[in-house]
Amino acid sequence: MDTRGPLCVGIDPHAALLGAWSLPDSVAGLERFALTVVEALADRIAVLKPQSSFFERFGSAGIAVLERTIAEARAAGALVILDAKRGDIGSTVEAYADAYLDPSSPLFADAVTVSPYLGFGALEPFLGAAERNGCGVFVLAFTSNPEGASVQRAVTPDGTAVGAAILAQAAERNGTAVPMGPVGAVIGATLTDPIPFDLASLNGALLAPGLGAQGATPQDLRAVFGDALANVVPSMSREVLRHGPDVPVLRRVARQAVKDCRIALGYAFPDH
Ligand SMILES: O=C(O)c1cc(=O)[nH]c(=O)n1[C@@H]1O[C@H](COP(=O)(O)O)[C@@H](O)[C@H]1O
Repeated sequence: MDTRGPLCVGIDPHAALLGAWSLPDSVAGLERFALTVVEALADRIAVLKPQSSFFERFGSAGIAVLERTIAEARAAGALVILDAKRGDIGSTVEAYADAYLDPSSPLFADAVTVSPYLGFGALEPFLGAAERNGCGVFVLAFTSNPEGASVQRAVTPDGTAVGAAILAQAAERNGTAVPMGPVGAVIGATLTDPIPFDLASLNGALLAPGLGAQGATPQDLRAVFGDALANVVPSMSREVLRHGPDVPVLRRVARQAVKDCRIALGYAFPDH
């Protein structure tokens, strides 16, 4: 983000977007879509985030496209967050960690999104693998969707919101690691109620989805993240993707989004 600017673009090949790009809703269409985004953005945008579901829809052939998408994006210099939102009992999480955070895996990514709602402790194999392999995990804390609050803002017996308790455990795990620990969190940019946790104390990256199609704007980031702005990774998918399939247009739109986020987050360095 220091060199490319603060932006994550999601690779979300919705069936409707394939149609809008005049592509068939097929493996061939999926591949063309994902690789076009990679061609347009992977050499210039800091982070790309393929959403696993849209690849899984096509079974093993779709997973093969996901493997290629991740590998080509990483080869072009982007960091890749695989958005898979995985979580399970610890022994199963171990296999998920092998799938996404072991450098020898065909689905190896720089980071993965994980769900802590089987208990933060059950995520341990992800956290260990991230530490060993220089990767990250993004733990769902306060998500961008309105339904999330009924679980994430529910209060534990000691009066803490569930999402805040998750963040406290993530912060403890990150400790004083420099420049920050491997445990990031997902905090929706759409949120209007205050986050009941000091986000700067996480000492981890803060993935902020919800910009664009879900209604949030870069200008909203300051109100949501307060003094943790330096750790925010603003994320948008449809807001950029809907401008495809023309590569120069995708580049122009993403470049403008980087600029908007840079201003909103108070980045000091000049535009490039
Ligand atoms: O983990 C995520 O990335 C995520 C968490 C969250 O709280 N909200 C959220 O929208 N996302 C993902 O971010 C993307 C948002 O897409 P757009 O609404 O098109 O920008 C989707 O792939 C979602 O699955």
